[in-house]
Amino acid sequence: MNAALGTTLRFMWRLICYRPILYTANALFWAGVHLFPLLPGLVIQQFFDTLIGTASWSLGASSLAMLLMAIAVVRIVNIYCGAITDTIHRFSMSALLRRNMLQQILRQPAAAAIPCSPGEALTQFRDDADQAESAISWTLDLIGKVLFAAVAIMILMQIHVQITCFVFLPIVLVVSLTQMAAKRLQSYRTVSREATGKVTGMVGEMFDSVQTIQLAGAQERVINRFRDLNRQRRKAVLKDRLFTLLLDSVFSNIVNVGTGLILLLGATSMQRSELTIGDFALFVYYLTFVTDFTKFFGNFLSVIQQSGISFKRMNELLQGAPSALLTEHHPLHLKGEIPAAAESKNGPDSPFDTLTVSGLTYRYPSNGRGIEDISFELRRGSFTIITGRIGSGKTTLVRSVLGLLPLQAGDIRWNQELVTNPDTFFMPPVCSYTSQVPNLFSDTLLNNILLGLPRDEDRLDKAIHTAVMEKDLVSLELGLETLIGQKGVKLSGGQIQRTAAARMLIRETELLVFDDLSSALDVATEQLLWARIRQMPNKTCLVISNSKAALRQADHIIVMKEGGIVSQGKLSDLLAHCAEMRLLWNDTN
Ligand SMILES: Nc1ncnc2c1ncn2[C@@H]1O[C@H](COP(=O)(O)OP(=O)(O)OP(=O)(O)O)[C@@H](O)[C@H]1O
Repeated sequence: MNAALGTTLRFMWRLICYRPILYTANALFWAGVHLFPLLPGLVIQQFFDTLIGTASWSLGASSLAMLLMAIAVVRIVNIYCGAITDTIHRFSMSALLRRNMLQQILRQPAAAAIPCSPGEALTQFRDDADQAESAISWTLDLIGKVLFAAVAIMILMQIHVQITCFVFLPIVLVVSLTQMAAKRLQSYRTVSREATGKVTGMVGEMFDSVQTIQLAGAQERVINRFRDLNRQRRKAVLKDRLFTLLLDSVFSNIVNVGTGLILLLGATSMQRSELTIGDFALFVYYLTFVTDFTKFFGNFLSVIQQSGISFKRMNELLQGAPSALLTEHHPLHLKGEIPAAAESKNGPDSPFDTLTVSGLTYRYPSNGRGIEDISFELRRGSFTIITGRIGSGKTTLVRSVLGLLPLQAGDIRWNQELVTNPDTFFMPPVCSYTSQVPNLFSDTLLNNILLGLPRDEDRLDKAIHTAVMEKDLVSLELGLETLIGQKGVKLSGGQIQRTAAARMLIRETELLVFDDLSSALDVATEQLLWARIRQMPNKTCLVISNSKAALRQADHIIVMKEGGIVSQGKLSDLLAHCAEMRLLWNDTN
């Protein structure tokens, strides 16, 4: 067994162990579903033997119909129960995988939460988890089909060993070989799809560039190229079609070939009374199922292979955490009340006094850019601005302090105490933060501000007033109940930023961190906003901004350039001594 297959089977085993009783019940039901077809074969055998008077127990036409009906009813009930257990079982397994992936993502620093695009991550959540549950579900069918094939072969062997061996062995062999050849079909199909894609792509390009082709007098060359691509496509598609039809004809005719073989081999046995008509009927009846099993087995192997790829992809979302986390067993709370979320105990014991950042470094793994050796201190009630040119590292600095990017070097101290988990520490009630592009949701303005907090009129009014939103509420048709559309499309840029500010302010945190909050505000509104924020008692602000309205409010300014601090201090001192500050001041409004 190769290592990849071993890993896939281990993953599958851990998933199976997650709901062992459900899996066993499911296995029993599906074994029943697959074994039931043995009975109609035996009943039909008796019926034919009754007709020629060789039956061990006699079976008339009406008894036959009733027996077959009874078997069908029991099988339907069996399938119904199997479908219920299978659905619950499948859902539990994929839900566990999704839960574990989500937990791991939430444990990552927010700005580096997923290593791929959101679209790819969604595919891993949806398709890869589905693929994994399918693989487990297929193991149940495998058990049932193996049992059927084993029992059927045993019954047939007891009737006639030679016919069983001479008919079933070659058929199983042919179907297995055909199944293996189907792998080659996949490569033919890929080549044919690529060739077709190239042709349609070229048609599109030609239509887009008719004028250019004419102007360049390139008609001849373009048509030759088009013919060339079509020739390649014709060859690839022909191979694909021929091979597909060949395999289809093997699969669809194999049962007929088998029946013919049984007839040929059975004729002399029947003459010698070694084989009855009923036995012949039984052979033909079981033939389809055994052939079907062989085909199923080939498909099962490719499902396992695909599941291996899915597990690997889901593992990538764990970003280096032990792969066992993916299948770690946890309750899913699918029934009854959902338990309340545990209160996060991230609040410090003593009131805020200082935040000290020393030697903070973060380099983006993709390009080595970022910030290097940053140190500064925030005092309670101060208003500190980080300023600098585009790309100087302001956002990276703030994100590193707040734990949205992983700490690579340096330390962060709150009241001189080391903050070991900044990502969970810098949350309300300690800190609130608005990124450069605030995230608003397609809901009412009110719900976007509260974002889960209980409504408290006093706090709400204060937050709206400080965020300078009182006039907007009058102008919006439904005030706070206005639906703001996806990402707040129905609001202006300034309204989006002030909604995000109100959302922060209502949380009444010790520390407020704004990343370029005022970029869409007019000067008067911005001045009012900073003035109102400054009037809030004992609030400490860390603000990324280049605007004069903000800089004028600052007690302390940190000037950044190329990922480092070039100078820090009061505005008047910086304007006197720091060339970079003067440059920024002269460049901004
Ligand atoms: N996700 C990222 N991956 C790789 N490099 C990045 C990433 N984000 C930023 N950078 C690089 O890191 C450096 C600092 O970027 P950062 O966004 O912190 O600067 P900034 O001063 O906040 O810029 P702006 O004023 O445009 O917001 C830049 O060189 C930028 O190109």
